[in-house]
Amino acid sequence: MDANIVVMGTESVGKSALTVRLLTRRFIGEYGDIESIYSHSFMVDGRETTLNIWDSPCSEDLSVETSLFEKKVQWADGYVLVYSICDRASFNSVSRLIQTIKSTKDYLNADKAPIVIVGNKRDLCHRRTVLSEEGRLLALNTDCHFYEVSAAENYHSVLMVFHGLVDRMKDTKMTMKRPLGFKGIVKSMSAVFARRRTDSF
Ligand SMILES: Nc1nc2c(ncn2[C@@H]2O[C@H](COP(=O)(O)OP(=O)(O)OP(=O)(O)O)[C@@H](O)[C@H]2O)c(=O)[nH]1
Repeated sequence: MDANIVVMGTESVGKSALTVRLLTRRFIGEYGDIESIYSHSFMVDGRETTLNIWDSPCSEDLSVETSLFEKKVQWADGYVLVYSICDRASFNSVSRLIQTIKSTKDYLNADKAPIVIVGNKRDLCHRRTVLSEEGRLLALNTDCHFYEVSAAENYHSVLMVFHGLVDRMKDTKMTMKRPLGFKGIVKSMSAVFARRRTDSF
């Protein structure tokens, strides 16, 4: 199986930390904000599964990024939406993001794709501002899955997030429909960055 996963969430919630943890089993602390697509293969139930993971920096400014957002939605077979348990605004943002993804999917008439909500930074529970129950309730109300993890402390819980998503993608019988190839995505990303550079003059 080959599947595309987009990781989204506001700034500094740990999107790169989660992705890098999955890919390398390590937590390196600082990650920069480079937009990247990674490929990662592993065995699930005796079958090789390749995940293409798009780690994208915060992009709530949909007025500027609408077309890139739509491309992500078309490309994705599944979503990992991350917030920090110490940052309520990031949780609210995930809630809005779910609605935006769902309405964009409807508008584009795209196939259903599972969403996993991840409350990260569980190790910082003394600074917690979002209760586990709130995450669980949001997932229940929006037909998503929910996990709380610490990318800093634990590889296994991060692995469970991505395994859970793969299981759900199998359940919804996602096919390998892919309107944009890898090259198309890289091209569209370059177009956005080129436009940003031009805008700054
Ligand atoms: N304590 C703790 N810190 C974490 C955890 N995950 C990430 N961090 C820290 O949070 C900060 C942001 O992590 P990133 O992975 O860069 O976050 P991001 O969401 O990719 O950030 P942007 O790319 O800027 O949107 C870094 O200083 C990480 O070390 C975690 O589970 N626990």
